[in-house]
Amino acid sequence: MTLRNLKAVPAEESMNEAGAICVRNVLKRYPGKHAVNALEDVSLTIREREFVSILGPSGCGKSTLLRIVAGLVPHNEGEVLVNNKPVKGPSSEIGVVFQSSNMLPWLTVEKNMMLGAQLRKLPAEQTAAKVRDLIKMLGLSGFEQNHPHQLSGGMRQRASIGQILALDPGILLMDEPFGALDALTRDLLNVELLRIWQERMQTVMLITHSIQEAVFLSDRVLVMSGRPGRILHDIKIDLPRPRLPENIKGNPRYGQYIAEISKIMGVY
Ligand SMILES: Nc1ncnc2c1ncn2[C@@H]1O[C@H](COP(=O)(O)OP(=O)(O)OP(=O)(O)O)[C@@H](O)[C@H]1O
Repeated sequence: MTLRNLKAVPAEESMNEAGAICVRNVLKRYPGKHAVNALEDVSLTIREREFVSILGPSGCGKSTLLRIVAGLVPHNEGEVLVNNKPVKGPSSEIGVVFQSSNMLPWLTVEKNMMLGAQLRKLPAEQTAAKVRDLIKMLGLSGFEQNHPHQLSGGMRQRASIGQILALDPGILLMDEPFGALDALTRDLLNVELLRIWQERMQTVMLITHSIQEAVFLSDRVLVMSGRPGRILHDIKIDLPRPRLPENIKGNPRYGQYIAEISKIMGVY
């Protein structure tokens, strides 16, 4: 296979079908003395159950884009649809995981994971059973009664993901969820994230700075330009699933995708 076969296609080509997330011609301007256009003419579609990562230089508007899709930040022009409905604010269909943990320090892991469902007045017994399963699935058994400061960074991030998964969102938006972790923990959590995704098959939009992480995890990788951010490349990652480090990292295509994306982004 040559690099030309890697199917880096212009972003607009993926726009012809409905998706779980549809962003069309979005412009975002932050007003004020130092007004900036963070995003200009951004369009993308993420299909149901697809895992899509977004890469781009620092300050190109990746977090802004994620917050717009999450309904946390308004956009100025264009259209943002989630499950074919315009985004008007945060929604229970979407879960958001940020780089730093969302957990309340005075609550235990278990109580933190129950909290969102309690606030939404979901049935307590059902939530408790779900949280028990998630604790097991996320390797947190034995730490249910610990407080966040009694966990390692990786465990805190796993528990934060658990908090969101306890609400069963169909769409998961993740903004550098493993950015603050060491490389080894990050690799382990990538494998766990894939396992969870393969079991639950949510639609995922992941913002990351790591080309390796994006290629390992994703069905597609979108590459943004510098600010004002636009989607410049839409690269289909044609690697077999289920993906495990031992059957992916030695695959020559994995290395080729990384080389191709590094070249596009001007990092070698
Ligand atoms: N609340 C805000 N008010 C004003 N400007 C903002 C605000 N948030 C972001 N910006 C600006 O918008 C641009 C895009 O920021 P954003 O955080 O979305 O980029 P990013 O690609 O996520 O950056 P990084 O990779 O460094 O985290 C930057 O120039 C930033 O300074």
